[in-house]
Amino acid sequence: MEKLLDNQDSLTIRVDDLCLDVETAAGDQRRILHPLQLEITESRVAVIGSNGSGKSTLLRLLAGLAQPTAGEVRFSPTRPSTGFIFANPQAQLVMPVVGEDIEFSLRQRIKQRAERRRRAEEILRGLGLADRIDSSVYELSSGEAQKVALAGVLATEPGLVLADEPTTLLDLRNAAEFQNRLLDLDVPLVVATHDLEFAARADRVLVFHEGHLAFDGAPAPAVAHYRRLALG
Ligand SMILES: Nc1ncnc2c1ncn2[C@@H]1O[C@H](COP(=O)(O)OP(=O)(O)OP(=O)(O)O)[C@@H](O)[C@H]1O
Repeated sequence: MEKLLDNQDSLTIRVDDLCLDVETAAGDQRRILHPLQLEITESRVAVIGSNGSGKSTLLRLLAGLAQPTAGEVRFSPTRPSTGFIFANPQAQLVMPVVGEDIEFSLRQRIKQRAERRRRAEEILRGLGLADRIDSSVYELSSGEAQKVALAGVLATEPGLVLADEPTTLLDLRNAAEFQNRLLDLDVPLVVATHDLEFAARADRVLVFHEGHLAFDGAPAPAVAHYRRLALG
């Protein structure tokens, strides 16, 4: 498969005593992420756990989309630009036409319009979407839309990709293809997923349970740990 990005510098993510409290509707404080220590150097990390266990919370904190109550996330050598992929790709397509959407993501890096179009074509071709450049984003299937969302993320040349249940809306074939694309990126990936086969292909798996990190290690024991937690 064609390599889409080339990330030479290895990234280290250090999470120090990170925790997050939220205010409930009743006005009480509720801790949704308990103090967390982590050092991530692996390039493919999966985050698994039951609904409400804290997976998205961790991703949002890593992305800087939420501010921790305490603790911090540090990146070495520097904080990378981060691309975020959501479960529902339509939530992140901002322009009505596929090519325009990718060009929008390129506007900071490439000032010349013709050059933006050329790069958009190149990125879409790399994802097998060359023939969709002039399509309306509203007529895409979920599988195509998720690939366009990925194209938009790749256009920003991220140093880290965070994906929150990116294959939830995809059928078996599209999910498998999209997973391959994510795992094939030359950029570190942290992905929250309920797909345990996908998680099993990561270098390291974090299992969350009720806002705590319940297991951290290789995929096979991590998945077994999660099964015990979830199914008893
Ligand atoms: N801003 C918020 N205010 C109040 N509660 C929140 C907020 N964000 C998350 N929560 C709660 O924190 C808990 C963890 O949520 P989170 O979205 O991280 O879970 P998750 O593991 O990603 O779940 P899922 O698998 O369902 O996506 C949930 O109980 C959720 O309702």
